[in-house]
Amino acid sequence: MGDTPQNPFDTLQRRGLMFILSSPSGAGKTTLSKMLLAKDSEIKLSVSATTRPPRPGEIDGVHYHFVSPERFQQMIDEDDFYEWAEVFGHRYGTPKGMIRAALKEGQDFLFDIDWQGTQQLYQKDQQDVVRVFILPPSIEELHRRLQSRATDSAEVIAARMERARAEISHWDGYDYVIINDDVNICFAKVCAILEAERMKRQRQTGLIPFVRELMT
Ligand SMILES: Nc1ncnc2c1ncn2[C@@H]1O[C@H](COP(=O)(O)OP(=O)(O)OP(=O)(O)O)[C@@H](O)[C@H]1O
Ligand SMILES: Nc1nc2c(ncn2[C@@H]2O[C@H](COP(=O)(O)O)[C@@H](O)[C@H]2O)c(=O)[nH]1
Repeated sequence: MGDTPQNPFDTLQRRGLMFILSSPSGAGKTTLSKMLLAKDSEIKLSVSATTRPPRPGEIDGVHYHFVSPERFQQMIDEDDFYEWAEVFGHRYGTPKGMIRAALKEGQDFLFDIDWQGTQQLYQKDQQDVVRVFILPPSIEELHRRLQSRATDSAEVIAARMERARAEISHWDGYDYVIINDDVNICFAKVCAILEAERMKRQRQTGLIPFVRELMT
């Protein structure tokens, strides 16, 4: 697809990170994503397209691109997605348009996507993808959070709880696993991971001119 990652030693411009936050529904990744976007101006949200209807307060183009099932299918047919998956009976996908060029220019992106999307992105780009899985402190607490959020019907909450077990079974497909008990402590851990990943040697060498000069 023309997005083969470059060896950072061969370029002065590192590619952006694809920083993925996944979790069972209700564990808190949207909360953590908002905190991260508010704190760190170096990372942008990858805005997904979805066929799910907006929740109260959700803005088209900000939280999601809300599209019809027909439009979503057209985007699949036109190869517009990095990845897409069906979740809770709706389709969700990461459009290439906004992020492809920006990643190449070194912009970091935050992805709030499920395990299926995480696997697809990782298969395409192992070098730039960082996979973080957020767990609730317990299944009972997950249920309580979904109820207290008050955005979903009892049936939808039951379906999300049912699916949570399957999602948690994919926890070993992630680089980092954090329990979101105290949200501020969890957020500090998310920030620490992001900073550490940015400082990895293979993401830095091309950026430090005097080190590069010494090596040539
Ligand atoms: N550490 C925490 N302690 C208590 N409540 C929390 C914590 N983190 C998040 N919450 C609350 O739990 C609810 C679910 O959080 P959030 O919407 O961020 O979950 P999510 O993982 O993004 O879910 P979904 O996948 O359905 O979008 C929200 O009401 C949020 O305020
Ligand atoms: N594979 C993808 N999963 C996505 C994407 N955007 C969101 N999601 C995941 O869907 C569920 C449900 O989200 P909700 O907003 O309806 O609660 C959640 O796990 C999201 O992470 C995407 O583009 N691709």
